[in-house]
Amino acid sequence: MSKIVLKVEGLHGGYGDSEVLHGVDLEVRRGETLSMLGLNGAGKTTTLRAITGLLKRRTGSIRLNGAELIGKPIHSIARQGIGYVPEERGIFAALTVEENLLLPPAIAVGGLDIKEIYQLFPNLKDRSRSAGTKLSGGEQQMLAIARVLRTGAQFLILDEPTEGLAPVIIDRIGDVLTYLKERGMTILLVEQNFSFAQRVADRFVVMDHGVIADTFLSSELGDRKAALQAQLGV
Ligand SMILES: Nc1ncnc2c1ncn2[C@@H]1O[C@H](COP(=O)(O)OP(=O)(O)OP(=O)(O)O)[C@@H](O)[C@H]1O
Repeated sequence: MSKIVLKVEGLHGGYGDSEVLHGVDLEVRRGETLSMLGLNGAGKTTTLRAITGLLKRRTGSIRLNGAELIGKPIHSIARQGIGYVPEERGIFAALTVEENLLLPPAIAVGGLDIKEIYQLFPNLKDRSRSAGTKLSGGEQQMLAIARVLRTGAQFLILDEPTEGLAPVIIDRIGDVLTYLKERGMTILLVEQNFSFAQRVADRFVVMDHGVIADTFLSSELGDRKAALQAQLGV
């Protein structure tokens, strides 16, 4: 069995007085793509924010390549090789595409250089001098993914990367994730688009009321699809 990159155990956390995560247990193995499903409000984004350190109130254990993250400051977490692409994408509107790409510092060897990034995302090359504000939703999503690939992160965390995008762009993002999987990248994503998730994921977990309620292999999705669609309303 391949090595465990991320192991989350008994993770609790929330905002103010409201407890959102009630003991999340989760693991992601090296080279695996794990997709997280769940109803709106189940705690998926909060789990990703807890892993990346953006959620301040969290207890339990989050080990990345064996090292405990709880209690560590957020900048040291980024340096440990997590590339986080949040739902809101975080593109700097006043900067050009290329400036956005060059902004995050490299944290490890093995990142893509600008030439490789433009080969993977030719439309970003065409738009390299455009301001962040001028980009379509699909271009912003591609830029947000491209930006973390430069850093050398080998573990990507993506929050709903296809949300609100046209089918042709979703296909393109699927091509990119397939390419990254082939390069050995480990990926954790939250995704409600079943056909996209089935294309890229090796395994699924279902989050419900702040815990992981179920886990199954991608090959089992076909048999479970109808029940899950009814459960999740997608
Ligand atoms: N910044 C915040 N302050 C207070 N409560 C929050 C905050 N962000 C999320 N919540 C609450 O935490 C709960 C879980 O939200 P979360 O965003 O993790 O759910 P989700 O499973 O990602 O769903 P969605 O698909 O709607 O994003 C919800 O009840 C939400 O209202």
